[in-house]
Amino acid sequence: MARYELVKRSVALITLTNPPVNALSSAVRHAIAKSMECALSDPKVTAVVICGENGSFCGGADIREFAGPLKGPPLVPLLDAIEAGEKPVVAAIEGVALGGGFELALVCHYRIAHSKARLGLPEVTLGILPAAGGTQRLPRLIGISAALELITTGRHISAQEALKLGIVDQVTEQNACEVAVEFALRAVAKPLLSRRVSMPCKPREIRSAAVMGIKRECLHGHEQDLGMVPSLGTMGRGIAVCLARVGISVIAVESENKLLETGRQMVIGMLERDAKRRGVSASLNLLKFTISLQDLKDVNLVIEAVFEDMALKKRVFQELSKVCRPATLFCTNTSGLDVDALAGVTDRPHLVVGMHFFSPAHVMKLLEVVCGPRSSSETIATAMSLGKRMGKVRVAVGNCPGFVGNRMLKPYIDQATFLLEEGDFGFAMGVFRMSDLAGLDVGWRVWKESGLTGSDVDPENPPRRRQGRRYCPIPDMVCEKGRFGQKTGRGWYMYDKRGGTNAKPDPLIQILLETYRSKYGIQPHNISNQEIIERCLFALANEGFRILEDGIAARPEDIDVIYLFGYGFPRHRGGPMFYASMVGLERVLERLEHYHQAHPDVPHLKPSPLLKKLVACGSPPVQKWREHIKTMHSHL
Ligand SMILES: CCCCCC/C=C/CC(=O)SCCNC(=O)CCNC(=O)[C@H](O)C(C)(C)COP(=O)(O)OP(=O)(O)OC[C@H]1O[C@@H](n2cnc3c(N)ncnc32)[C@H](O)[C@@H]1OP(=O)(O)O
Repeated sequence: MARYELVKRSVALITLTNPPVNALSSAVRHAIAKSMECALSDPKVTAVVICGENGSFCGGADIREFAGPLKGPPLVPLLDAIEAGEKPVVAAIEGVALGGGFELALVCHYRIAHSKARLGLPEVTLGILPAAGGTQRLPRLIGISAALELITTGRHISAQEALKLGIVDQVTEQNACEVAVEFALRAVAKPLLSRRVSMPCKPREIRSAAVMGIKRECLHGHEQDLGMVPSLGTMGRGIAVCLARVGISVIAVESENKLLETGRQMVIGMLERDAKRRGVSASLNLLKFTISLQDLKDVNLVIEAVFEDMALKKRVFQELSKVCRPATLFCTNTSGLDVDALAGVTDRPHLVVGMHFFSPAHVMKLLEVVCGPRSSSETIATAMSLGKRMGKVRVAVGNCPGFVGNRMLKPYIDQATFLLEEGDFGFAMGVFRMSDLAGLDVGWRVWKESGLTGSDVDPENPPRRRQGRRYCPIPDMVCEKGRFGQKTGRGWYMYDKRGGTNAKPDPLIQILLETYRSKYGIQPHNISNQEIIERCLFALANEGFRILEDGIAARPEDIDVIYLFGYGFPRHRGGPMFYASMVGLERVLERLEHYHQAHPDVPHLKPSPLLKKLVACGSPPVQKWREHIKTMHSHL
């Protein structure tokens, strides 16, 4: 009822042999149990592959036994034991994996499917529900709504759909069993914890953390000697305070004694004020300040908060890989850089995750936890749990430039800038105040890096167009004058001093605009409040739809949480996605089509396919949108 053999000298191959579809008869269950015992106890065996004879994995319960009394070993403990085993088990799925057969595949640590295979839980069609763990494991693997749909319809899905949903790890045109054996050999050294679908991934307990920052001014120094330049900047200070006030020991890294003392005083001052406000004593004994990276050798976790520069961050991570214990988690506080590229320079890509704090980090509630493709479930769970302990509102997001919040900001700011170019300066200035607060140089640097502006770009050839689309150079012109926002006392507005918050309109900006418009022959016209709101907010929501399509956010509610807690979106509007649904998706679509027709060189105004699809499906409420999204990120 199951054949057991050793292949490639170290892989136990268990072949179910119960024609015609290798259903789980009592004899088959018995044979699987025996074979697994052999495989797990034999020191020669390093991995296991389970497959079915004659091109069929397993058709589920053996319907020929339905009439008689239940006999043989129960299935659930057998499946639990396979999943809990310490050797990787790979399911090689050819033909069908249905009902109990699918549940058998779900307890394997990896699943390889032949391109013609079909998978499903057809129990409802027999008037029963999956009862061997499928109702628990499948939602954990692919999310509740997708799992519910499969469980309640009993629908068979193709191997390709299973791959998209994250049920199988690989689809092959070749012999699935042979592919699975090779796969199993490669899986031998990999950790199994995150592959056990039923076991919720436990976050690690973090007792000690290090926070390291590097000031921009130290960039040049850093090129010679990393150990000499770390410096506790604004973000680093805020993060250190967040950690210490919830009882985590913190080592804050500085570059030199003078900076160390300044940073120390600032962090202690912040903690003391915070403790006074909360009527508790400040946990100063948890803090250690150092200029030596060697002091980080025993910490559980490092939060790197250096200047937003990929090359610099890479060097920091390379250095940390040498200093820290192999199990130490590495978190990067970045507002949009590629977390996976950073993971790639370390000796532990699965232990690297993004933690995007918002400034000031000890005040702002939002934390984007950025899941790289190689971040392990345990790493993500630890970052989420640490964020919770720090009192943050956490949202797990995918890895793409700008993640969710800042990626959506681009079309929003673009629209505001185009409106500035086209029309009257007197409209609501939320975007420009915010940019002044965040620092105009941040976006300027990103645009330079992406080749949109800079000394290599000819601004007149063609004017006001870059990379095939409309471009407004006014923000560059503001930056070129050294106006970086509040921190320089000048930006889109003028402030009474550097770092001041009292924004006043600046006649110089008005002159700059007038000169610019006359140079390019732009006739300013009045722009209605409605157009301003529609172009800015609908472009923002439109990018949100694209983010959902790309699987960068798991649900529209996550995008709304990010905008409410990180970007000051008005609470009573519920967030950009909820706002779009309140306005009415048909209306949003119709207005975006209208504006895109008027501005065909602005791709962000082109309605996203998901928005069109939702409208075509009758504009379902926000909580139903997920059902219309094909791509699901299995991590989120
Ligand atoms: C402690 C108790 C253990 C419980 C185990 C856990 C419980 C789980 C619950 C379930 O698994 S419920 C789901 C049970 N499985 C099914 O409902 C699948 C039903 N079968 C099909 O959908 C189709 O047969 C198929 C597998 C998709 C193949 O379709 P195809 O059109 O290619 O061929 P058929 O002519 O339909 O079938 C060929 C042949 O196979 C026999 N057969 C199919 N399924 C089973 C089965 N589960 N058990 C035994 N035999 C099965 C079918 O009767 C045909 O046989 P025949 O002799 O050629 O007529």
